[in-house]
Amino acid sequence: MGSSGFSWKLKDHPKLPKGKTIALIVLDGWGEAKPDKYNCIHVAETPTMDSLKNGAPEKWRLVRAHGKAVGLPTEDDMGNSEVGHNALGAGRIFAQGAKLVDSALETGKIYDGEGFNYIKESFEKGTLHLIGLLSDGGVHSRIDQLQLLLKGASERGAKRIRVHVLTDGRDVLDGSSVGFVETLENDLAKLREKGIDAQIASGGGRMHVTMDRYENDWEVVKRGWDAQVLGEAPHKFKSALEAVKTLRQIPNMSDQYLPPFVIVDDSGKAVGPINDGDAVVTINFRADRMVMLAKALEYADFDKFDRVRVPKIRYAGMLQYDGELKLPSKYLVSPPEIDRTSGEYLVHNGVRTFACSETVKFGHVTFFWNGNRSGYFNAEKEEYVEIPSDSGITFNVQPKMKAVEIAEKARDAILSGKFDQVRVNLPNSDMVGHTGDIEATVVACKAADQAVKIMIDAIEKVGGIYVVTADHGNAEDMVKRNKKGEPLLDKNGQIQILTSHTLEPVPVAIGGPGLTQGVRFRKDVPDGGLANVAATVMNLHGFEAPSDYETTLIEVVDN
Ligand SMILES: O=C(O)[C@@H](CO)OP(=O)(O)O
Ligand SMILES: [Mn+2]
Ligand SMILES: [Mn+2]
Repeated sequence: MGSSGFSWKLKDHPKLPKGKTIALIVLDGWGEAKPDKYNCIHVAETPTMDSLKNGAPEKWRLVRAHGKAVGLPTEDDMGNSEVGHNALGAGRIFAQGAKLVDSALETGKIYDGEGFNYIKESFEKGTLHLIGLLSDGGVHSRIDQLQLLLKGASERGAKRIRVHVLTDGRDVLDGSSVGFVETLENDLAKLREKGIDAQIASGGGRMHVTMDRYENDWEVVKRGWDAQVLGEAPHKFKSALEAVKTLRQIPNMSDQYLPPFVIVDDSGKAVGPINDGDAVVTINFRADRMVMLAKALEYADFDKFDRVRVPKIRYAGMLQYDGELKLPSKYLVSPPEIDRTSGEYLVHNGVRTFACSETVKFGHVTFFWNGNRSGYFNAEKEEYVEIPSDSGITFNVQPKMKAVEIAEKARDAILSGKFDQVRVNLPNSDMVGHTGDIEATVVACKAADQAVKIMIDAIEKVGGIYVVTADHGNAEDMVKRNKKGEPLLDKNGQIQILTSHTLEPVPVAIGGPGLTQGVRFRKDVPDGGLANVAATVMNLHGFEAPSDYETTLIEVVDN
C-alpha cells in the first residue's frame, strides 16, 4: 500500500473460488431485438447462443449498451465499440469523448486550452485544416461539433480554413453524405460572406480513405494523406457536393467507400494542400480510426508509407487518442481518464490473461479494454494475439472472417492451462452488419455462433467458466424503422437498410462447469449495463470488485 492508501490488492470474494479459467467472449454488434426477417441473429442458425438464452433469467440476461449507460451524451446515442469495451473493461461509466467535447464547446473551455492556443499561432499566416468524419453519427465525430469549432475558430482569428471530409454511411444511412456536405457547404459560404476564406479541400469515404484502424491497411491512410496533404487524388472536382454526387454514381458505390477526391480551382490547382506553417485538427473524438493519421502527421520517424512531403505544422487532435503513446501530443479536449481498469487490477492480483481478435477488432479487447492504453500492463502475465484480418475487401464477401481462427487460438489458450482469463472479440456480426448485406450478415452471425461453441467446449474440458456478451447492437436490426418499429420506406417504397449500430440491449450469459453452485443473476440490477460486467468477472475470478466499480450482476445463493 502506498502513502496515499491506495492498493491494487483486491479482497477475496467470500464465496467464490480463485483459479477457474474464464472465457470472456465479446460478440461485436450482437444485440437483442424482436424477431423478424431484418433481425439477422434471429434468422441465422445460432444454436449455441440460443441455448445460452434458455438459461434466463438466472444465467442469461440483457444489459444496456447505449446512451448514458456507456457515458454517451443522450439516450438517443447508439452504442459503439470504444465506449462499450471501455465500460466492459473499466467497470465504471466515464463521460466519453462525445460528451467531453460537447461540454468543452458549450462552456468555451476548448478555446482556453493549450491545444487551441497552440494551433491558433498559425491563424495569422497559415491555414487551419480540419480533417474528420462528416456525419451526425456520434460514434467518431459529430457535424454539429465541427460547425461550432468552425465558428469558434473563425471568431478567434482563423482567416483561411480548409475542411477535409470523410463521408460516413456506416453510422448513418448510406446516401446521407450528400446532405451533410450540403450543410457544411452552407456554413462555409456564410463564413466566406464574413470575409473568411473557407472551403472544403478534399474528401473520400471513411473506409477507403484515412480511417483505417489497428494498422490493418496503411494504403487507406496514404490515400488520405495524398489528398489532404499533397493535394493529389484520382478525382478532381470544383465542389465537394459535385464530387460526392458524381462519385456515388459509380456502380456499387456507397458513402463509406467513396474514392479520394480533391477540390481544385479554375486553373485546376488543389485548393487546400497542407503546407508549412498551417494548423491541423483531426476532429474525430474517437481514437481507433484516427491514431494512424495522427502518427503520420506527428512522427518524425515514419516508414509506413512515403509521405513525400512532411509539412511543418501545428497539429492537435480533438482528443488525445492514445494515453500511453501520448498521441497526439497536443489536443483540444482532454480524454476521459479511464484509470484502474479491471485488466490492470487483475494483473496485479495474479490473474494471467490471454486476449485475441483479428486485426480489425484487435485493439477492442486490448487498447479499448484497457482504457485506451496500448501495450501490456505486465508482459509476463499477459499475452495478446492478433490474427491478421483480410484487407482491401468489404467483409460481406468473407462473412466468416477469422472467427474460427480466433476461437481456435482461444481454445488452445484455454486448454494450455497457462491463463486464467481468455478474452476475445468476434467481429462478424458487426463488421458484416455494417455492409448492409443482410444475407452475408446471416452467415456472419452463424459463424460467430460456431466460434462461441468452440470456446465453450474448451471451457467444458477444463472445468472453467464462460461469460458471453456483446458491446452493442448491430446485426439484430438491419432496417430503419419508424417510431412504431415498422420498417420505414423511402420515396420509392423501398426499405432503408440500416448499416449502423443500434440502441438495443445486449445479452450476458454465464455458465460452465466451473461456475459455483448457486451463482445466478441478481434481480435487483434491472438497469444493469456493460459497466456492470467487470465486477461480475472479477467475482468469478474469486475477487471482490473495488468499491467504486459498478455493482456486480451476480449473487451466490445457498441451496
Ligand atoms: O467501424 C467503426 O468504426 C464503428 C462504427 O463507426 O464500429 P465499432 O464501434 O463496432 O468499431
Ligand atoms: Mn463494436
Ligand atoms: Mn461497428
